Amino acid sequence: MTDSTAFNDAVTSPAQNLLVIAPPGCGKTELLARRAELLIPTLRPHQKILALTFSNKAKANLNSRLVSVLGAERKRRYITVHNFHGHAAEIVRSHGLTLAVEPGFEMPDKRSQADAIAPFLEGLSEADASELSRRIEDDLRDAKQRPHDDAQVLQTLRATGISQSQTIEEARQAGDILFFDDLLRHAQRLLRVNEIAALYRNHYGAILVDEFQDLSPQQLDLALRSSEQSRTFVGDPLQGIYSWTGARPVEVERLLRKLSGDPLGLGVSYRSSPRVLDLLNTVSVGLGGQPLEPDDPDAWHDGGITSGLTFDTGAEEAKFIEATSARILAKQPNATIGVICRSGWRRKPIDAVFATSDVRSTRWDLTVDDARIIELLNEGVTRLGGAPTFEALRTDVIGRIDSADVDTAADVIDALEQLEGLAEEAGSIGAAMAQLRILEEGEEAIGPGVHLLNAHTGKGQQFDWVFIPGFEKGNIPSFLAKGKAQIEEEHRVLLVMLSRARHGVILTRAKSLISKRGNPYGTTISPWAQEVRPALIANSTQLLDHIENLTPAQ
Ligand SMILES: Nc1ncnc2c1ncn2[C@@H]1O[C@H](COP(=O)(O)OP(=O)(O)OP(=O)(O)O)[C@@H](O)[C@H]1O
Repeated sequence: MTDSTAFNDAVTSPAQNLLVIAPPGCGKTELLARRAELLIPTLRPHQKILALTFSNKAKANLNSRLVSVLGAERKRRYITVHNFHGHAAEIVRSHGLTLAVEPGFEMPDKRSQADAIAPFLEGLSEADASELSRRIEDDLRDAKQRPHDDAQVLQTLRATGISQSQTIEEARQAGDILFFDDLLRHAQRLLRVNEIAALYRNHYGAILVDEFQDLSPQQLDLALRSSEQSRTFVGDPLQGIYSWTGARPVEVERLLRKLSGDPLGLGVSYRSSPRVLDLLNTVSVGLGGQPLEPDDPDAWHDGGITSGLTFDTGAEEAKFIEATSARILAKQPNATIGVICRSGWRRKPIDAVFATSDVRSTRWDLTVDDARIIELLNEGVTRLGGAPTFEALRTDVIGRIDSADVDTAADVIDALEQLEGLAEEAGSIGAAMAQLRILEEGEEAIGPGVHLLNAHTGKGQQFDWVFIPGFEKGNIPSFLAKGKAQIEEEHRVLLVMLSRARHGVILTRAKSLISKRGNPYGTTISPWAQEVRPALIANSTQLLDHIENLTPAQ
């Protein structure tokens, strides 16, 4: 069977519960969009399809695929795309009163819980603060992974948590505040009320779930209870890199296999060139995966390219990435280039070079790509006299959003968070607002030019070229990873970064970096250097020759 047959079989499968497991670039997200098209005629009047993703970036990616397959009008009419927190928030807003949760609750953001933890970290060393913070987060998450009410959560914390976790939870309950995990827990409880579950099951005639390996069993439960006519789950356990947020890929896969039977597989990459796949295969086979074949090996100049380069300093590495990006863009003005770093701290010298460069670049941590959200923020700033505090801006803008529109509220909160970081660097909210990039209607989420991002945000995305700087021990794998399971997850992070590339991948490292205190220190190459070395084919001269010979369409 050719793989296009496998792909079409998966798209058209009549299974009520369909599980598709496939490596990167084999068309899993595409499959969801095409399956949506086939499912629309099966919907009863007024039914919609619920498409669930894990993160906001993944939501934007699936949204744009759905628009390209269905057109904007049909997409809007028939599909609701939510991330899990958005979906949970909608359920809690609409039905929370059943459980005595007031519908006017303030939408939690990533900071709500962190702010409650912060006072307990004061005066501790960085290492102790990070360990305590992690312990509290684990306690709170573990106590809220089930459909428990507030009293049961406290009971669990008293039995298993440290005293700080109990105090934080007691204060949260007394103050009627919700954290992210409370949304999921309450939504789960609400969907256990038959009448409420029936409303969702009637409303959603099908459910599509991307990246199932990122789900916790709780999120899976929410998905399953939200729709039952037709359910499609796609994912890749080898791309499971979110265990620190509660994802349980092995358990979720086991539950899905029980529900759906054997999964369908796809084995051809529609994304990457032969050279990129050779490199990817060395890593994925090491992780227990199947080697991938390219769909059209002859479509790529020289079959694509891979390179591994070492620089004396982080500054030289950053300059090289900038200069090489400029050369690529001179040859191929429409090329998309991802500079994907394992961690934010390692990207600093690179961000600094691009901040003053003529090469068009976008920092994803600063990108609010929804014109509507930027407009809401701009209106808020104007209303508040041009120089508001963040708290005032937040209260003003969120207060004006329809309380049922949880996605907009979530997007605004994300945007404000980015704006705050940016304002610290830019000097004021006004200066920060000026740097936010507005995507025009119809503009691709990933436009031509350089994109500066971290590994986890790159999940599910793709670029013509990918640079992976910082191929050093302590960064790849991260120095925070301890023990076998965490190191294995870091190995999967490397696979995710490499597999974002279409045409070429360039791994780089610096022999010396500058510490926070401003002192140079030596680095050691990543322990996975031996594994990837045979598949890194070009030195810097060969790489530059390859770029020189590119034509605009390649
Ligand atoms: N059947 C197909 N025919 C042609 N191109 C396809 C097909 N399926 C997917 N593609 C293209 O291949 C690329 C990768 O597809 P997609 O992002 O859906 O893969 P994926 O399996 O979801 O990858 P990842 O696991 O990395 O998120 C996209 O550019 C997509 O448009």
